[in-house]
Amino acid sequence: MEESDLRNRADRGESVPDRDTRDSSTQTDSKVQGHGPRLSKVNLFTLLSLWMELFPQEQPEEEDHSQIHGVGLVVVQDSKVVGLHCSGAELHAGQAAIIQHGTRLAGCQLYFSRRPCATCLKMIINAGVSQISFWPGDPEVSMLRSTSTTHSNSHSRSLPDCTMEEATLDAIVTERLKSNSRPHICVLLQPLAPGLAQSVSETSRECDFMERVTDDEPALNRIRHLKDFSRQFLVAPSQQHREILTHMHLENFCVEPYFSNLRHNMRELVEVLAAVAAGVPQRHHGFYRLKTLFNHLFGNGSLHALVIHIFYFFLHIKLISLPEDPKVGVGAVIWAKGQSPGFEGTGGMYLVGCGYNAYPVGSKYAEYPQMDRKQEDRQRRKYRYIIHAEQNAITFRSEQALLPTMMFVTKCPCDECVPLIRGAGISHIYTNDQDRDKDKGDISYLKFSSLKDVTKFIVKK
Ligand SMILES: Nc1ccn([C@@H]2O[C@H](COP(=O)(O)OP(=O)(O)OP(=O)(O)O)[C@@H](O)[C@H]2O)c(=O)n1
Repeated sequence: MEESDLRNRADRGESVPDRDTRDSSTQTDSKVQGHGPRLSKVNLFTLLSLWMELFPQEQPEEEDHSQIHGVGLVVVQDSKVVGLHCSGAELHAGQAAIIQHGTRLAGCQLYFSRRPCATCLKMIINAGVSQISFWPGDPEVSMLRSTSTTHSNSHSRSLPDCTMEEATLDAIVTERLKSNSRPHICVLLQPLAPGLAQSVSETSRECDFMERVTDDEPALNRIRHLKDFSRQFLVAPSQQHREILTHMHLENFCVEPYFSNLRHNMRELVEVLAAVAAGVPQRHHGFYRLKTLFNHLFGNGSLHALVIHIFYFFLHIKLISLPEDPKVGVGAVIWAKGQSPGFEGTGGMYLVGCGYNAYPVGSKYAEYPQMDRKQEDRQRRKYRYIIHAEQNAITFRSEQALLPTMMFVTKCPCDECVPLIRGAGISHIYTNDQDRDKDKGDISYLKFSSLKDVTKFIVKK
């Protein structure tokens, strides 16, 4: 592709395959010793948005003949996830984000599982977001006509022609909003590193914690999820997909080889999603079942399973291309109970913060010591440099949440983190007992057992 073409496309706010990928990707070189291929942040956020689209609804909805798809949304600020939303019974994901974040959306990047409808788009543009990216499948106002493409678990049903008119109108309005707005509105899928999907699957099997909570056979599960997710997120007939992309004014993607590349990237990401989902013990669950939320908060199996969904992404945190602990990946997620139960389809629960263990923000690969305690030179050991998952989650949490808040962490909190957890007012903690009560010299796990005033849920090793 000519340089001038690339520039024109970029000026029009459209994704430029390959070049966009190179510019915005921070994918680590997979040849670096000791590291597998990494998932780029763009792809991770896109996957999270698809994941959020599957978030259970507050109540099983009545048969809905509208053409509105449920949408998942991830709000990112300075490379950090600051909000996870999905469409609920009353509000679209974009509207829920406006309600929750308001003007704090200014400067954020939003990742949608579908192109948002005009109503949401105008509000989020108005809030001053810096970038909106969406999955280039069937948009929020569905363009699918055929009864044979009815999506399971989706709000979309076969559409009478009048609703197609609405969809077309919505497409025109969103395109105009897109062209007139300052935020960059685009498709940002990036190719995966070779073998990444496989690596995710293997990692999930090797993980002690997940092996203990899942009874299902991951390989079978994976195929089942792959079928479900493909039905949900991919437009199977290529001709229909071209038509949809054209309606979304993404006609540049309709020409070869971009069309094939796009579909290939989409399929690969759905495969990653299926591989991750294969480790999750149950799929149909959610906050909405927690009628006695305060009494049973975080003691309910369905809630646990739900949080595992989110948490599971952070188990694979080492897939993100940032400098991190060379040996162990730990993820922590903090959820809180909001004031308006059910308002956004997440039963009033919302993401307060998340973090993973990494060298300090801004540090470069291998800038700090990387040895572990089995290596001799103590001065060159990593322990004094790494910010722990809980420390990052607490430091960068989006707001001082009202109690109760729950922390989900993939490794028993160490003695450095226990006082922080208490001080931050975490009321419930879900973790495993890996290394619990151990003193490993450079790092010890002795304080957690005596941590008081925090309800603990511990998966035994
Ligand atoms: N609650 C915790 C516990 C540990 N870590 C991370 O895990 C590392 C320590 O892991 P650990 O398994 O205790 O030590 P290693 O030397 O990495 O492995 P091992 O001694 O088990 O071989 C810390 O540096 C930190 O990166 C964390 O983020 N949060």
